[in-house]
Amino acid sequence: MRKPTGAASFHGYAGPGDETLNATSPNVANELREFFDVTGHKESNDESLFPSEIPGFKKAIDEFRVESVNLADKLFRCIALYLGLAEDELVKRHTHMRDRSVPTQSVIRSSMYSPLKTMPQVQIGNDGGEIRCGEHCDWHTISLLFQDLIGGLDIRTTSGHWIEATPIENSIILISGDLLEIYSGGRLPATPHRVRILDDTKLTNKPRQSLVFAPSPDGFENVEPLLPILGELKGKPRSIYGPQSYSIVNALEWVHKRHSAAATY
Ligand SMILES: O=C(O)CCC(=O)C(=O)O
Ligand SMILES: [Fe+2]
Repeated sequence: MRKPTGAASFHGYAGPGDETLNATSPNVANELREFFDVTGHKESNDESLFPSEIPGFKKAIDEFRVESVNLADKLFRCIALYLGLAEDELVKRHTHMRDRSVPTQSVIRSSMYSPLKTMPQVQIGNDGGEIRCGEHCDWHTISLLFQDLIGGLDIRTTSGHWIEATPIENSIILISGDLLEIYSGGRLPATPHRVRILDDTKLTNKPRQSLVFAPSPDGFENVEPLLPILGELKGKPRSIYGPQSYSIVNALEWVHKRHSAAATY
């Protein structure tokens, strides 16, 4: 089920080192996670494209999707109201969440970070050039991130400081992605995050798992600011990860471009 080289669809498995999200540090040798992406309505309905070694995986993902879509729907409404937009302004750009025949680059990503003791080549403490997941912004509209209690996730604040997103049981982290930053004209900047190798070997010698639901707009939607771009941002580079301006990007092309840039397979 490994992702095929140069895949047009990014559905499937990728192993440690197959994806490099860290755009800023060429010194990072390897990102140590493996993950399974569930993308596209055709792929995600085809049982043969799911790992047969894990019985019930597709069923669990399907159930997870229903709950996640309900939550994303509510969040999109809240965010739109917060921005002073009509309540359905974001929901109507993500109709595929309810109508699974509409193409999109939305993804469910299940990540597994193996215990470091099973990787003897890794130098714990981030000084070996390895990291669990490199610094990046998500390239979708929002991400709902479910992490276990192991820890290591850091978030970079707008003032540039890294803070730990210490796991809180039964909580979900809401991450603003590249496309929400554009939609909101810079009011909700995309949030850089990473997963570090912790110094505590008791924790890094346990597996860590996370699950992300990241809705992207309907396939052929052009994404543009729904509000005037914040004055101080006009004409400035938007972020080191995302597009270099707030100009219109096509949702499909955008996610594809970022995905292809990160994939080393
Ligand atoms: O594993 C995590 O907590 C973060 C995963 C992540 O950032 C991603 O998949 O985009
Ligand atoms: Fe992420």
